Amino acid sequence: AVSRSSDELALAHVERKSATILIEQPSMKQFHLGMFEIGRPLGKGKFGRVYLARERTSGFICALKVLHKSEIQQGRVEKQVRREIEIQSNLRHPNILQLFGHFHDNKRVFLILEFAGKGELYKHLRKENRFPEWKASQYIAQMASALRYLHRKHVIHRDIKPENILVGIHGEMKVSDFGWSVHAPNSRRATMCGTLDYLPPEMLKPGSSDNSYNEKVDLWSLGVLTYEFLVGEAPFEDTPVMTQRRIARADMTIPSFVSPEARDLIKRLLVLDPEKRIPLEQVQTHPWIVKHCLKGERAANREKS
Ligand SMILES: CCc1cccc(CC)c1NC(=O)n1cc2c(c1)/C(=N\C(=O)c1ccc(N3CCN(C)CC3)cc1)N=N2
Repeated sequence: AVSRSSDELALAHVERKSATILIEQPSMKQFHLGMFEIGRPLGKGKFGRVYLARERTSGFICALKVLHKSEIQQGRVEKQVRREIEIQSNLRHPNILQLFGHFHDNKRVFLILEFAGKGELYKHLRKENRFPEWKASQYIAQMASALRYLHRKHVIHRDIKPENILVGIHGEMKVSDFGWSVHAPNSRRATMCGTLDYLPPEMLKPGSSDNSYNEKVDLWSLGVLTYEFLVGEAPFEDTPVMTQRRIARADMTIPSFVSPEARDLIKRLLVLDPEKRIPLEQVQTHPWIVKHCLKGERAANREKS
């Protein structure tokens, strides 16, 4: 009972804060469930389900993510949900899934999210096994653009992996699930669950004296993502103990079918010392990225091929 009331208070606090924002920005409205026609379920995660939805008056298509307060409480993820709302609602970038608003009733919290028409990236990756270099390069260029935007706002995503990336109707990357993002610099307190594959070495050693880290953690994850797009599996994939050991040594082998340019970028991102990782500006001008980025006529040719 106590936690529920504190949870109610907490959400009321969020509501009040966003209410003040709403009042300041007359364009933002108070949302409620009756405003939406709910369509087919799009997916479900550990803490929620997402449905296709249409806002009745405007006909605007969106994705409605429903989180049950009881599950949020049990999973002790109120902080993450609040952070997801706070951070994601202030972000505007073509490769970041937009959060348009949120509301709650006595049992559930609702997030009004941008609809990503081509669904979950990891399903495309599993189906195609691995992406051709031109496609992987475009995806990584979009990810670098999204991360540059986040880092300029001192936001660290901390959980970049295929499962947290959606694909827009035009095949573009949409970074989502900011439940683990924080403002830099930061030292992690909440326990992590899920795959270790994407964790940078500096996040593996909580015992180390200075366990604060900065946005360079996303550069490591970008390197792991590049590898997985091209190879079809993560570079340090192994048993949990071995994965940690291999991450700590940056112990990976890059198959010979990976081009020399791609290999060069992966090796410049998967560097143990965070300060020595290639900065995002240099990712965007790296030969492997530039060589595949679409220019007018080449885009047209690719369309024909
Ligand atoms: C609650 C679900 C969840 C839990 C945790 C993390 C995340 C982010 C990835 C999510 N999803 C989330 O927040 N999501 C926010 C979203 C969203 C998910 C989404 N679209 C889809 O999930 C989707 C799935 C399949 C699809 N089709 C598959 C079959 N194809 C032939 C046609 C296209 C088309 C769209 N749009 N905004």
